[in-house]
Amino acid sequence: MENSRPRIILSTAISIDGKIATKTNDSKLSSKEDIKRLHKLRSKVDAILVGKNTVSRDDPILTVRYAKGKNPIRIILDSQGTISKKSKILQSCDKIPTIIAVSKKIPQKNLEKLQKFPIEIIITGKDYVNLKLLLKKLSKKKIKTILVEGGGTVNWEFVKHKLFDEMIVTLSPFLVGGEDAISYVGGSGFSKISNSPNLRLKSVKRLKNHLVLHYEKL
Ligand SMILES: NC(=O)C1=CN([C@@H]2O[C@H](COP(=O)(O)OP(=O)(O)OC[C@H]3O[C@@H](n4cnc5c(N)ncnc54)[C@H](O)[C@@H]3O)[C@@H](O)[C@H]2O)C=CC1
Ligand SMILES: Nc1nc(O)c(N)c(N[C@@H]2O[C@H](COP(=O)(O)O)[C@@H](O)[C@H]2O)n1
Repeated sequence: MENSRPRIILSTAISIDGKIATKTNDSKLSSKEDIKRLHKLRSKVDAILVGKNTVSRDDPILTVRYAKGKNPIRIILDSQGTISKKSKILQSCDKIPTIIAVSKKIPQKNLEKLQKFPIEIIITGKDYVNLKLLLKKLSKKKIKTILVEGGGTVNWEFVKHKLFDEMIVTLSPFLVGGEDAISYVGGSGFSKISNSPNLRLKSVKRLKNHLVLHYEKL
């Protein structure tokens, strides 16, 4: 398995209480210095992957802007193909290679909408994108490293299946609170701590009031 999938790095900024966005979806947790660090990292990977909700809530473009280097391929997990035509991702897909991963359950009209854009559509999974199969397909396309930039549901899928190698968490000096605010890792969660992947803390970097924690999965 290890060689048949790309190297996966999970990367997120979290508040001290483990949230990645407020209940109204404000996710601006990183400082300028941390964003620069993130963009340098983006320039070194083959692809960036995010979930559909992150696209609909943040409208990201997922490019390298605050560092030198190439833009990675963008990969969006969007089982039903509901990404907006007006999203920055689709509006810029003629310039930046983009893959939308959908499931077999995608409604025909959504598939036809996507087919009008110069993107690659990868279909895996019955109702939900099958991550293991998707990663196999991406590996065959010579994608060797993927930076997973959230959100919480996507993070859970990678954590649950232990499909990652490194994890970079920026601990930002904020308290968000709220039952409805999105946590770093969502989904149904593990019942026991012993089910968690084992992580080794490789480094801690201080960027003024932010701490960048770099873990590797054992
Ligand atoms: N602070 C930070 O660094 C970041 C914060 N965010 C925040 O996270 C929030 C979005 O997180 P979530 O609502 O949890 O959604 P998400 O961004 O994780 O997207 C989840 C959706 O992706 C689709 N999907 C398809 N196949 C999937 C699969 N195999 N595994 C997982 N998802 C799959 C599904 O439609 C699912 O509902 C936003 O508010 C955003 O601002 C997102 C990224 C980074
Ligand atoms: N590392 C990090 N820190 C934050 O504070 C964030 N809000 C995010 N979000 C991720 O970056 C995407 C935005 O990227 P662009 O500026 O549009 O290139 C956002 O959608 C999240 O995936 N990350």
